Amino acid sequence: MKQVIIATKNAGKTREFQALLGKRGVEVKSLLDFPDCPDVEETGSTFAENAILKAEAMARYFNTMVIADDSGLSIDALGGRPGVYSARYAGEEKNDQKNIAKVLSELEGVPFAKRTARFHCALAVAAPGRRTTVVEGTCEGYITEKPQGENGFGYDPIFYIPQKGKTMAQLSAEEKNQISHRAKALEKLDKQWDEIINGKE
Ligand SMILES: O=c1nc[nH]c2c1ncn2[C@H]1C[C@H](O)[C@@H](COP(=O)(O)OP(=O)(O)OP(=O)(O)O)O1
Ligand SMILES: [Mg+2]
Repeated sequence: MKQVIIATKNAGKTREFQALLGKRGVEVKSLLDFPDCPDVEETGSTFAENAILKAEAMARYFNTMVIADDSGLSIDALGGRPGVYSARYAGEEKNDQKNIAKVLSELEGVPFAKRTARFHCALAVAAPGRRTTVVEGTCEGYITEKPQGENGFGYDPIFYIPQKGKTMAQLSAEEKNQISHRAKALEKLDKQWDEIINGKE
């Protein structure tokens, strides 16, 4: 089976890539399989820039093709925050519960209709000696008033999807993988999948 390294230390993302790429006949390794690999600073101002930074640094480190995911939540009533700062919104320790609590307190008093938000996912594919490619996907929803559901990761418990009548964390992994920003970004790689995996230009 073909293998791909996803340049992430996030266990939730890793699980989703294993399912999403497993369907495509690709086995996923993540940086959790390589505990000694360095951290890459996310200094970009967009998801795409950060995905490129992570993918290119890890393609150099491993001297092979890697895919990086930079993603996050953009809330209209907060001017697009937490955005690229989603992971560390409530502090360097990257705590999902604290991030959720901070968002909910900032949205206190904002009525449901004005709690519109979207998840973004930028995927960068980098390999030594090749042009890096980037694709992006989004998923629209509303921020709830309290967390609901146990599945998924990150901000899933407060992200309500009207078409499903549920939060992202109340969806099964399969359901999330049909509609998520990550799934939509990956679909845009489908046409190039063969050349990505086989390293052809
Ligand atoms: O499907 C999702 N469902 C809920 N929350 C999500 C999702 N996708 C991204 N998120 C949140 C989690 C984290 O707060 C931030 C990602 O930050 P981001 O820098 O891309 O990832 P990270 O630091 O956890 O791992 P890494 O950089 O090693 O890939 O957005
Ligand atoms: Mg990160």
